Amino acid sequence: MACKNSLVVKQIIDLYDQISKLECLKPSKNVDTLFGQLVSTCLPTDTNIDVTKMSDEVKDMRSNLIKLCGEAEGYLEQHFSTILGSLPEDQNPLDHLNIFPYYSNYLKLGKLEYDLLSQHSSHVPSKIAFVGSGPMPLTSIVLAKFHLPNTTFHNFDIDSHANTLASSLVSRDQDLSKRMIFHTTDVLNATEGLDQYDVVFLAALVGMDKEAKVKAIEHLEKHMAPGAILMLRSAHALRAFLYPIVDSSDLKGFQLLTIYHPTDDVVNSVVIARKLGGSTTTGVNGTRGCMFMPCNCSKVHAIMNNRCKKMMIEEFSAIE
Ligand SMILES: C[S@@+](CC[C@H](N)C(=O)[O-])C[C@H]1O[C@@H](n2cnc3c(N)ncnc32)[C@H](O)[C@@H]1O
Repeated sequence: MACKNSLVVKQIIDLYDQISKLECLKPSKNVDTLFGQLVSTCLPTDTNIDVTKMSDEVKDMRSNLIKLCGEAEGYLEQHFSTILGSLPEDQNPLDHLNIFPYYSNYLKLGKLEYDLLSQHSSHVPSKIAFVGSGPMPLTSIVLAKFHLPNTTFHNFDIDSHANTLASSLVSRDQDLSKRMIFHTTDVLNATEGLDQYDVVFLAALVGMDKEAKVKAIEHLEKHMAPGAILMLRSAHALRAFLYPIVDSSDLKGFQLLTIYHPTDDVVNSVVIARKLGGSTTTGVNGTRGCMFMPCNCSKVHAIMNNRCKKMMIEEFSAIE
């Protein structure tokens, strides 16, 4: 296994070397090919690779690669959102989302996140905030179109151009033009009103390194309503070369409910937590730490802790 692991890491390093030399990360045949190869190299989950235990050199490469992937993802969304937004007036861009190369991944990710949310929510959320929605706010669109027909989605993005493109994407849709609202702000400056959302999503690309991710989570913990759900995206195994990892220890002030690692072509892992302080969230023995609740999906690692010290780590097998 060690030999196989080192071979695949070498392949990723080779792809990084080629990607880091690219003049521009905007979609092109070469860029698309390299990132396509990178994603397929990182998809396998049958490895015991832990990126946090690699050499400093590989860790540095990973943090640069995550940033390059994020930049390329932004350009890809911008590219296709511009094409869709320039369709003839009688065409609804939302009827042509399948031109986006990763649209089917978002359909699967949206279904997965909806299913996990349903397992942990006692009611249908009336308002959801999506932080880091982008030029192609596909998560909000997929949830609004296929899973939550009566929910309003407030999409936050630091980039005003992303919001301009995203708004024109939904503007011709009778339904979503009324249920998709856009706010241009850095999440760290969003204070007012974050406590009005039943559910807050934090995009994988908000907080591209551990420090920035934790800062965003801490900010949300400060301003979300007690008992509200936080949905995050993480990464597992080789996929952690593409996206930042969210650990349970990053979720102070939250009750960790589920960590789900897909094994198909849905790249992101899904982390769902509930802000402490609501009626059902005092921990065992009254502790107010990051608490684990029984999971009923895939294997997860549960960390029970009393604020700073880990009391135990348990692995829960799936509860059917
Ligand atoms: C490319 S999108 C990916 C999300 C994807 N469209 C979805 O629907 O799941 C990620 C977005 O996060 C935004 N972003 C990054 N840091 C942010 C921050 N601190 N506050 C708000 N938005 C941020 C970027 O501008 C980018 O448009």
